[in-house]
Amino acid sequence: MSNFIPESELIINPDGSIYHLNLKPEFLASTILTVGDPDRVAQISKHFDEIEFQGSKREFVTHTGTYKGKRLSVMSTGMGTDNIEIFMTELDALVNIDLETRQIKAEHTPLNIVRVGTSGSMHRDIPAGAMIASDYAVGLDTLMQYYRADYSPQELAIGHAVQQALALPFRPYCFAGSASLLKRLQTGKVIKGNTVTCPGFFGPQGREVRLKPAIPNIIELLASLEVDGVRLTNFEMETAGYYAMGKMLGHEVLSLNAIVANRITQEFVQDAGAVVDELILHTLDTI
Ligand SMILES: O=P(O)(O)O[C@H]1O[C@H](CO)[C@@H](O)[C@H]1O
Ligand SMILES: O=c1cc[nH]c(=O)[nH]1
Repeated sequence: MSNFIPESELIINPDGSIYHLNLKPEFLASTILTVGDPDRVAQISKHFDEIEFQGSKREFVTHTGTYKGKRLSVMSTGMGTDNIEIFMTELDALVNIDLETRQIKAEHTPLNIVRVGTSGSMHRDIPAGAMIASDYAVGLDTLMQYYRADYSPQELAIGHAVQQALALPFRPYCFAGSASLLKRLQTGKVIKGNTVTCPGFFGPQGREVRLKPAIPNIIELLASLEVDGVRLTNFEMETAGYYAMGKMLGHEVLSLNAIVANRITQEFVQDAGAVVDELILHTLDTI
């Protein structure tokens, strides 16, 4: 019983569902589309042939059904990598832990997880309205100060370069997404990019409203970096958390983002819903 997980460490609700996601294993498909905004779940599932399950708790809304005969789940996560840590751990537990015996299953089940998000571009040549699939993601948050992980030399080099450029007191973590999902989904108008995941929308992305950001030129510093041909392209708030948790837990994860803001030209798309819809249909049809 060495891999028994106690009640306080992995919490199961009285009905047998997992604590925050409020799901039982049978409610989940093995391919999951994820969104930050709970309202975006229905924006995706409205395209389904049928919806077999709907549930929610806090910001975690789940719809499971079929699209053109393929079983899919769509789930919302809310904003930030702290939510992604909970989301990925509980999602993984639903397939890789026997919730009754509280033992890790002998056989590992990998999931396909595709984020369909929104993001801001840090380059003039990536306009509002573009769509990006993230090859690498760099986390400026401190989530990975609390986990041990293996990094490739390229991932370490990118993290190190970002630390130097921003003069940070810690090395930002960097991970690649799923090569197989990238190959499948980075087609048509979707361009390949490398995403910077920030622990906030305003100061950490260099926005000034009433407070002065500590690194006011963060966009220029990051946009001008290039490490072995890798150029950083866009800001958002979850992708690096997904890539880190996905790699550590053994799942295929890809982040797709609709660019709603261009931080150089200071434009915001006229109709963010339409750009997100285009990315949703691309994802449903290519997954
Ligand atoms: O549109 P979503 O998926 O929420 O993603 C982006 O939008 C939110 C900020 O407006 C952050 O969560 C950021 O990552
Ligand atoms: O600029 C942006 C746009 C969407 N989401 C972000 O986190 N930043």
